[in-house]
Order: sequence, then C-alpha cells, then structure tokens
Amino acid sequence: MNHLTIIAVVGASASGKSLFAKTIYNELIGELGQDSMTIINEDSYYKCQDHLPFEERIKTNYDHPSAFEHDLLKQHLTQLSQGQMIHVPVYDYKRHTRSKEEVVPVKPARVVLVEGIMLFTCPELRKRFDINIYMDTPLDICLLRRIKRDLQERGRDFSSVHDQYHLTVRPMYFQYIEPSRNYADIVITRGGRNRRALELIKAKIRELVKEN
Ligand SMILES: Nc1ncnc2c1ncn2[C@@H]1O[C@H](COP(=O)(O)OP(=O)(O)O)[C@@H](O)[C@H]1O
Ligand SMILES: Nc1ccn([C@@H]2O[C@H](COP(=O)(O)O)[C@@H](O)[C@H]2O)c(=O)n1
Repeated sequence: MNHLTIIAVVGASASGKSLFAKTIYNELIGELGQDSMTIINEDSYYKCQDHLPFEERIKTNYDHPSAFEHDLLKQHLTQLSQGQMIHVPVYDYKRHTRSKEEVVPVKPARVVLVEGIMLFTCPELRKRFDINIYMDTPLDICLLRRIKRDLQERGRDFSSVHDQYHLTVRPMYFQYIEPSRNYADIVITRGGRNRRALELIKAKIRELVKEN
C-alpha cells in the first residue's frame, strides 16, 4: 500500500466536523471503493473512566487535552500506516466512559479522515497529519447545535449542558481550540454543509486514491 494520507478536521464542539467528514465519506465511498478511506473520531479516544464512580466522571474536564488517550490514537495511526487493522474503542457519552465489550474494527485505507476538538494541541499528532482543516463556525451557532444534540443524543438535561458550557467548554475553546486554528492549512466557514469546501476536499481525495 502507498503512503497513508491523514486529513485532520478540528473545530469547536458542534462546529460540523463529523458532518463534514461523514458527508465526504458517504459521497465518495461508492465511487472509490471500501478500501479508499476511513473516518476516526478523536472522541473514541476519551479515557476509560470505569475506575471512577459516575458522580466523579461528571466532574472531568472533557475539553482538555488530558481527557484523551492520544498515545493510543498515535499508535493506531502508526498501525494503519503499516497496513494493519485497528480496534477503535466505543465511547459512551451517557456513562462518560468506554464500552466494556464493544470495539470497532477499522481496516487500513489510502486516506484517513480524523476529526476532533484537541487534535492540533498534540505536537506528535500534528506531525502525522498531511492536511489540516479547521471548521470556523461561530460559537453561538455551535452552542445552539450542542444544546439540541446533547439533549437529544447524549442523555443530558439543560442545566448540565448550561453548567458544563460555562465551566469548561467555553473557556477551553478559547484556551486550546481557537488558537489551534493557526495550524490549519484550510479554514472552512459555514460548517459541514459548505458545498465548495466539500467538493475541494473530495477532489483532493480522488486524486490521492487514483494515484495508487
Ligand atoms: N450546517 C449545518 N446545518 C444544520 N445543522 C448542522 C450543520 N452542521 C452540523 N449540524 C448539526 O449540528 C450537530 C453537531 O454537528 P457535528 O457535525 O456532529 O459537530 P462536531 O462533530 O463538530 O461536534 C449535529 O446534530 C449536526 O447534524
Ligand atoms: N463524557 C463526555 C465526553 C465529551 N463531552 C463533550 O464532547 C465534546 C467533544 O465532542 P464533539 O463531538 O462535540 O466535538 C467536548 O466539547 C466535551 O465537552 C461530554 O460532554 N461528555
């Protein structure tokens, strides 16, 4: 297999990173084939917290680089670049820890899209990325989307979303995520449905896969 190309997508929580990556994947996979590309979500690498009671888990700062097991993500990227299969943990936002039984097998591919809030804070991860994308979505839009998503999909109530936002999500965004925009090669405005941006990245991926 030729050199693995890693495209990293970073931005605030609910800025549209997942939507952007999934749209590219869904629109290309039929055309380029199952082995052409894969998506890895940094959230899958949130640390296991089985050793902590639930009351302690809810106090964790999930918007800090130390909340992630970046070493495992690095190891997995190395394995993929060596043509090996990996087993990605499954994260449970309702229990604030990893699933005990479940892992997702991921096969090596020509292009890996990796998306997450803290990817650019880790120098060793940055060295692995070939193309750095930053989703520059206004924070008020992200907040509205986050409230809706966390209530509907992540088992939260309004009061917990409100308190977490003030305590960690917003301050950590200004401390870690916004400054990491400087590492971006491409800054995307208007979120995960920016059609021209999607087409540009799709064209690049087509070129990379067809080089093979
Ligand atoms: N451009 C958009 N218009 C409307 N809803 C959007 C848009 N982008 C994202 N969303 C919705 O907002 C929520 C968060 O988006 P997501 O892509 O999961 O963000 P992230 O991965 O950055 O946390 C999801 O429910 C998604 O469907
Ligand atoms: N137990 C957890 C773990 C993470 N979060 C929040 O998830 C956000 C990152 O994921 P996105 O899909 O939104 O990029 C991050 O801002 C954490 O606050 C959580 O609430 N609980």
